[in-house]
Order: sequence, then structure tokens, then C-alpha cells
Amino acid sequence: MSGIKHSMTNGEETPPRYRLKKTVALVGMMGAGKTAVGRAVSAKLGAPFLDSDAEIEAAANLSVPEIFTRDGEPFFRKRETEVIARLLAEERCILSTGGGAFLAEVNRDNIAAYGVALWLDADLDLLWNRVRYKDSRPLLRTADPKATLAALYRDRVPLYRLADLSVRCDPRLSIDAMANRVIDKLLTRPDVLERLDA
Ligand SMILES: Nc1ncnc2c1ncn2[C@@H]1O[C@H](COP(=O)(O)OP(=O)(O)OP(=O)(O)O)[C@@H](O)[C@H]1O
Ligand SMILES: O=C(O)C1=C[C@@H](O)[C@@H](O)[C@H](O)C1
Ligand SMILES: [Mg+2]
Repeated sequence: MSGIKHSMTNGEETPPRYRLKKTVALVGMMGAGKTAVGRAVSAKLGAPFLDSDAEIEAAANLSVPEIFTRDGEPFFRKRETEVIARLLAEERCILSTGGGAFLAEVNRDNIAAYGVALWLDADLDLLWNRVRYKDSRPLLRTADPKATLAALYRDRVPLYRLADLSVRCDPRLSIDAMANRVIDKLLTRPDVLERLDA
């Protein structure tokens, strides 16, 4: 349990205020919670939230699966690199990346140039439980999506380990509680996040 009060629980407490000094890119497997937890972290910090998948979708006016089907994965990866570079340069933020983004060295280098990468490290079982009922991940449209997810996991974990920071995803923790865990981790890096009312 975090020893730090992160949110207002009664009328007497004031919400904590933070200074985000660098962009935090959330990386990790599909279903780890980069989007959901990233949004909650940004709300708690009062920092902008950006999501590379959502930006690519908005620019194309198509969903991620539609882009994969129409233009193919290499096209998507090019857009992903462009979008991440643009978002990093635009403003200091919490940036949720797509699950494959951190695999490309160019994206890792760009993230390092502007901020830090935080890996949301989730077990395969948890990931499968999160993604199994949704058809929004084109890479899992295979005859055996569970085996595909396991293969992606095996291949990708060594690269996610290159992230500056990592937080384990506990299946018992809500999105809000995970966001607190992420903030606790960021506070271990005063060059990234500072608490102003400590
Ligand atoms: N701590 C949590 N507790 C309960 N549900 C969660 C938690 N974290 C994420 N979820 C849910 O799991 C699903 C996957 O989360 P999310 O879309 O944030 O993953 P992601 O890492 O952004 O995946 P992708 O790489 O495909 O974008 C969502 O339905 C989300 O609401
Ligand atoms: O893990 C991946 O490679 C992906 C994850 C999603 O966030 C999307 O970026 C897309 O479905 C690819
Ligand atoms: Mg996401």
C-alpha cells in the first residue's frame, strides 16, 4: 500500500499538486493498462494525457484494426513513429504508447530524448484476461490468439525491460490504485516528478 495520500478522500484534505518535469511514456503489452492507467495518472497529476493509438486513429479517421487491414502493419508503424515524435516534441505529458511502439529503437531513442519510459509489467494471464473478449487488437486476429499473445509476450519482454522504470500490474488493483502505484514510482525520480505540497 502506498504511504502517500494521492487523492481527496474527505473535505479536509487538499489534492496533491505535482510538477511533471519530463514526459512519461507508458510502454508494455496490449492490455497492460497503458491507456486506462495513463489517463488516471494524468488526471491525478493535472498533466496532459496523450495516446499514440488514439492520435493515429484521429488523423486517419479510421480505427487501428482498419488501418492494419487497409494499409498494413508497416504503414501503421511509420505513422506510430511520426506521431510519437510529434507528441513528445509538443508538450510534457503522460504519453500512452501502442503495445509495439517500444520495440523500435527509433521510438526508444525519441522517448529517451524527451523523457522516461515506464513499463507496465503484466503477467500473460492477466493480459489474456483483458484482451480475450475484445476484437480491437489486429495482431491477435489469428487462429490461436492466446498462443499469439504468448509469443508476442516472450519476444517483447526483453525489450520492455529496457524501460527506465517499471511497475508490476497487480490484478487485484483498480485502475485508480494502479495509477497511484505509478505515481509512487515516478516520485522515486525527482528529475521526473516532484510533489509540491510534500
Ligand atoms: N487495473 C485495472 N483494473 C481493471 N481493469 C483494467 C485495469 N487496467 C486496465 N484495465 C482494463 O483493461 C483493458 C485494457 O486496458 P488498456 O486499453 O488501457 O490497455 P493498453 O495497455 O492501452 O492496450 P493497447 O496496447 O492495446 O492500447 C481496458 O478495458 C481497461 O479498462
Ligand atoms: O501490441 C501491439 O503491437 C499493438 C498494440 C495496440 O496498442 C495498437 O498499437 C496495435 O493494435 C498494435
Ligand atoms: Mg492503449
